[in-house]
Order: sequence, then structure tokens, then C-alpha cells
Amino acid sequence: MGATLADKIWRHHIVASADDGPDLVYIDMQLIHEVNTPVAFSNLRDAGRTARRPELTLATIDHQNPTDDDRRRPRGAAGALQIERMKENCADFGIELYAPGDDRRGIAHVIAPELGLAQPGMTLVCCDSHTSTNGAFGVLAFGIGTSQVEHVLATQTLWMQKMRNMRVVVDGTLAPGVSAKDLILEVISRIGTAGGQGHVIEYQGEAIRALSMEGRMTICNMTIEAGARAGLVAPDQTTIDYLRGRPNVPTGAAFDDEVAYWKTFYSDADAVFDKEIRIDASGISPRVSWGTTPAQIVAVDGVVPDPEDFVDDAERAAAERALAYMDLTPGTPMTDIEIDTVFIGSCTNGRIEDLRAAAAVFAGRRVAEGVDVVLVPGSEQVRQAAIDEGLDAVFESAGVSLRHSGCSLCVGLNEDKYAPRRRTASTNNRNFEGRQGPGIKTHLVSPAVAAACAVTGRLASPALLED
Ligand SMILES: CC(C)[C@H](C(=O)O)[C@@H](O)C(=O)O
Ligand code: SF4
Repeated sequence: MGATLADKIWRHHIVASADDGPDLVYIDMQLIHEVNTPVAFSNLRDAGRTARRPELTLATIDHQNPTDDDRRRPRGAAGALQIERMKENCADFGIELYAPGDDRRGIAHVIAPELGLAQPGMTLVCCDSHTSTNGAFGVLAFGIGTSQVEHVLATQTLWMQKMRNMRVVVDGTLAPGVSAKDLILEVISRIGTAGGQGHVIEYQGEAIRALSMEGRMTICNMTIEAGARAGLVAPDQTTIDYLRGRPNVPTGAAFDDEVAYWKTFYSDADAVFDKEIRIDASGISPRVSWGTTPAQIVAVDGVVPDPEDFVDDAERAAAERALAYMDLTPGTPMTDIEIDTVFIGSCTNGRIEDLRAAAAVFAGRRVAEGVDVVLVPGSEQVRQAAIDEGLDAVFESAGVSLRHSGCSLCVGLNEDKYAPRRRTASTNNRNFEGRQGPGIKTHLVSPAVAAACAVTGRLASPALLED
């Protein structure tokens, strides 16, 4: 019987195996940020331990920094303290830190790929659930907790139970104007927020092969919202072309050797998956969330669903509660719903391709009266690329300013705040009650849909603007 891509990566990294199941797995790369690490470092200090391979850990500041002026310290005491601790900890343990003001800083899951740190066949961890983003490169990448961060720092290994294998095959072609975000929202709506539990999901099929690396990263990023541990796409020419020339990627003959190695990472034709679904890409149109989980999704030109139509009791109750929080009435066309705020950014949709998609909609248009738009690149490199391409000018003429990078309004942690109880079209990945701040009603959308919402002041897709 053949092996899956995930199993091949796993086998390459086993250091030891316990009789009762878990394996001690070697970790090739660790990313850390300021939120989940202070305790890991203080425990290491208390135990008199050092970082075993400090050069295999990279630190960034992303959750707590304000994005309006990169070099300004946060006013909030907790955020400022976390940033200070991070600086001290990285200096003490010999770990490189991209602090505010550094051109390489950005959201951990955006900078690892752009720095070429995520390479096929690797294991990569970070103290953050959306580490799965790196799976787009055929990397077994997953979020870990603080005590595991400590373990990896001290030993460069982790005790782990092997994940089960799930396959999502997406046949056919996405229609023009339909993005990776629409596709992953559709996948999550089909398998549910627990559908991937305990599994690593490998994406295969024509529609996945046709996606850019940015699109594949969006897919793997949100895989976690289907309950899975990690997402994976096997490397191909698109992966190789993206990685060529990046920092941390070898050049010349050494690059060719790497490529030959990367190409050994794919699922064998006779590999058996524990779970499998197939989706036809051609039937998918732009999507939007109507509720408070990333599985509560309809087409932008659809209507708010009626809880009575849910056969399952738990789903019906969840829909009723979601509609109460979202203040929506069944049967309302989604395009009748007015929004007052738009957020474009996050590790789901803060890459250059996402900014290009938004700019294409903003070009020659203005943001509607009364709508606030917050546009936050995923990294400083993305911000610079947007400026180099002239996208900032397009945004400015539409009435939108390009900020500095960070998690920003994706999570109600830092000083980028919505006024309470606002309704937002947002390109992030989570729409739980209060996720973006007290009483905030989040509609998850793609960057193009977010821009269309900004110029109309209601939920809309770019195609509807042209009618
Ligand atoms: C703060 C961090 C631990 C958290 C995560 O793990 O995902 C955050 O990034 C999020 O998106 O909710
Ligand atoms: S952008 Fe959002 S989802 Fe991504 S790491 Fe930051 S808070 Fe988490």
C-alpha cells in the first residue's frame, strides 16, 4: 500500500517512537510571536536550559503592534509588555526577532513563506493555529501550545500522535472572479467546523493545481476552521517557481538538488485516506458567511437561510443563535444587508495577490459614504510590493489608506478597534461572536468581495457592480 504525502513527511522526521503510540518528531523550523511565548521562555530560564538550535527559530511581532504607525509603541499595557518580553527573550536566547520597524516583519504565517523558510518535506511549527498556512508548500505545518514551544526550543523535537489522513479533491475550474477564499468557505460549509478533526487534509485536483501559491496558502490557512490539524498541497512547478530566488533557499546546483528532493513528496496513487470528499469547482460562486462560524456560508447572491430548514436539531439551534447575534431575518437577500466597516488583511488574505484583487475593484471607484475601510498588508514586504506596483495610489483615490502590517482587526487584541456593534465585511478567517471586538458582526468574504462591499455599502460581489 502506498503512503500519503503527510505520512512520508512524518516518516522522514521520526527520531524515536514510544510503544504506546506517539512519535518523537524532529522539527525543521519554528516561528514564534509575542502572544504565546513568555511562559515558554521563563520556564526555560527557570530550568537553566538554552535554545538547542536558536537559528531554527524566527520571531516576529504581529498580534499586538498597532498598524497605523509601525514604529509607535502600543498604548495598551499588556501588548507593550508582551513586545518588550519578546525582545528580552530573543536577545537572551540568541533568536532573531523582526521587531516593529524591521522591513522583514509581518504576520508569522505570511513572512515564513516569503522568506523561503517553508520548503517541501519540512516540519514547521508555530504557537498559533494558522500555522497550517505553510502546508501550501507541502510542509507539515501545525500550531502548538506554549509548553510545546518550550519543548521545541529546548530539544528541536516534539512528541506527537500521528495525524489521520483526509483528502479533499476539487475537480474542474473555478469561474472567473471566484477565488481560493470562496473555495475554502465552500469546503468548510460542506464538511463542517469539526469535519477535519484529528486529520491533516491534503488538497488535490485540477482546481487546486491551478491555484497560485497565495491561493493555496489561503486554502491551507482556513483548513484549521474545519477542525483539522493541518492542510497540505503537494509541491509542483508553481511551488518551485515561487521558492526560486527567495532568501533561505539554496541557489545554483544546490537548488536543483533541493528540487529533486522536494519532488519526492507526493501521495502515492494507491495511498489510502481515512476520509475523502470530492467537490466540483465550477459550481462555486463568490461566498459570504451569514452566521457565527466559518461553516455558515451562502452565495453572495443568496438569501439568509431559515433555521427551520435545518434537519439537524443542533444545526437549527446554532442557526437561530447565530441569526440573533447577527441581527438577520431569514429570507433577506444577502445583497440587501448594509455594512459600515470593511477589513482587508490577515494571514488568510493579506498577501500581494489579495491586495491586487481588492485594487482591481477599487480602481476608478470610491468607498461609499459612511463606510470605514481598514487595509492591512500581511507583511512589510507585501506593503512595499503594493507601493512598488502603484496599488497604494489606487487605494488612495478610492479613499483607502494602506497601513503597516499586523494582525490588526482580525482579532480584538490590539489597538486597531472597530466601534462596538458594527457590521463588517472582512477577509479574515473567524467570525465567532466578539472575535473582532464586542458585538461586531463579521461577514467573511474574499478581498474582491470586500472591496465591492466597500464601494456599495452593502454585501456585494464585483460582478454585481457591473450590472
Ligand atoms: C493569538 C493566537 C494564539 C491565535 C491563534 O492561535 O490562532 C490567533 O492568532 C487567532 O487567530 O486567534
Ligand atoms: S492574522 Fe488573525 S488569524 Fe492570522 S495569526 Fe493574526 S490573529 Fe491569528
